[in-house]
Amino acid sequence: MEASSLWSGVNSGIVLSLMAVVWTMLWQGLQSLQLQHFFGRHSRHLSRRLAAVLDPYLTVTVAEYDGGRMRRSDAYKEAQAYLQRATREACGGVRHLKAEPDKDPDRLVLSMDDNEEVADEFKGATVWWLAYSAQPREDGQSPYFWGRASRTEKRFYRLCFLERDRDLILGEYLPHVRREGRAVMVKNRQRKLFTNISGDSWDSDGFWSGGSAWSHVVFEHPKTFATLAMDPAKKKEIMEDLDAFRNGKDYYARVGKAWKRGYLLYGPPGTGKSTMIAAMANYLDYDVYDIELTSVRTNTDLRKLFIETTSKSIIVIEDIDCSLDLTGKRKKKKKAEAAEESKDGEKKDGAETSASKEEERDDDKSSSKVTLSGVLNFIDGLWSACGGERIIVFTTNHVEKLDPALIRRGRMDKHIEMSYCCVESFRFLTRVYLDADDSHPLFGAAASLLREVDMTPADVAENLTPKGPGEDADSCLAALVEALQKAKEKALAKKAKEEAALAKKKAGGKGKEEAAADEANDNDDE
Ligand SMILES: Nc1ncnc2c1ncn2[C@@H]1O[C@H](COP(=O)(O)OP(=O)(O)OP(=O)(O)O)[C@@H](O)[C@H]1O
Ligand SMILES: [Mg+2]
Repeated sequence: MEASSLWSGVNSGIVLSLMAVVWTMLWQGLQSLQLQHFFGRHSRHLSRRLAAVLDPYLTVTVAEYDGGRMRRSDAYKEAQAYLQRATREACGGVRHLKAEPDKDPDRLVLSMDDNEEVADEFKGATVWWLAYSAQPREDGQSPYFWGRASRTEKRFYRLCFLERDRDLILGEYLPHVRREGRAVMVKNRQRKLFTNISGDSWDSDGFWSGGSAWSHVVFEHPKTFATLAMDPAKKKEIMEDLDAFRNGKDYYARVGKAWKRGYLLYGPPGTGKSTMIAAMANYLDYDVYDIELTSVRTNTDLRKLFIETTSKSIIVIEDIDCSLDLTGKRKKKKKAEAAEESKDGEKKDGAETSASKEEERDDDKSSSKVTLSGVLNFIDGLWSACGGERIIVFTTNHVEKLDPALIRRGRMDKHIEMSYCCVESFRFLTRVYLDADDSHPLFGAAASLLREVDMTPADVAENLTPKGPGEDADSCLAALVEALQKAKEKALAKKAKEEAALAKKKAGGKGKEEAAADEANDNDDE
């Protein structure tokens, strides 16, 4: 009995040793097959599941998109930012990481890849975060968004914790995650310049192909109000207006207005409209969303773009008169006129018929494009109130071409004329570009010429820019005076030509009148 128990003891010892050897070999083999990660992760899942048998755990899932995928959820972004830190601290445990460029050009921001899990501690409780994504369904029953199917992966974070920690996690930990996440986002924030010309949001089959409708680069424009030449009083007024907007959250809520403001910047090319937008963005520390309207397919897509913008941003549509087909009304009018004519019994010839077909085709084409009413709703419709703290800027060289509805107050609240270089702006540019002032002997000559001739700040700035090592304030101001003199001569020659043409026209008209009077006299004589 003793011997058999001894033997059984020896045997079980041998079996255990053999199992250990086999396990070690298997483990090393798995390691060499790079499967350790798989087992490592699953053993973690396993241990958590085992723990759950003793004390069940709960889960909270944070989806990347809420509200029917209209907008990335703030909670997801905050959790993502929070987990960047947790991932960095637990880097040894997380084997698959995603890297994005950091503010610091030598560093990368690391976050965990899909199906990775990271543990976090909070007031003695342990929680686990799992990142995962779900593939769209293959049966074509993908969820619909704005009437179109979605093919993109859906991304999630799942938080697991033990039931006994429920109150702590829901009541304290989750708010802590959101707060910390926001702080990380502010710390890592880089201002961005977004564009809608990514073309990868809707694929050729009309499927939502994923990602944002916007793509971006880091916004690094050097222009500030300190280097923008314009009438100082006007500049001050604009800066005060921006301050009032930025600090106006309570005011907008009190009067029941959406927290947004429209600016219309108009004036000839080179007068600083785009420069002003950069200065505004730098002053307010806002992101810029630059909409290329001609790349937006429908009003619905325009709305989607708006919804995906974040607060503290400037939404820009440059050269609005060129991007938008404001001729729709005129075409309709033409068609109505044509219909009227045909009612009157006027027979259309073949050419006219084909012309009207062409118009119809044009109208069909324009029906798939953004319309004026789409833009009006975009700026001032119900959706425009989503979010808040947004500035919308339109620029144009031809303010007179714009539909009054587009630029009425409430849509474009502040109209700013960017005009030719005045003496004040010239004084400013001379100081900034040449570190010179009114006392320079050529300043007076250039200033008096600027009172007579229209020259854009862009042209003045170009003349004041030293082009080589030998150039200084004297040579630059001399070049400017010469350019202004040439511009003056050109303007005088043009004026003389126009006057001559007008005089000729008048003379021609007078000749005709005289001939008509003579003819009448002749008739009377008869
Ligand atoms: N008021 C200004 N102060 C300082 N620089 C200016 C000013 N206006 C124009 N510039 C300079 O001229 C260049 C052209 O200006 P900008 O692109 O802002 O003109 P714009 O009004 O937007 O022209 P466009 O109507 O053709 O788009 C810029 O590089 C800028 O540095
Ligand atoms: Mg411009």
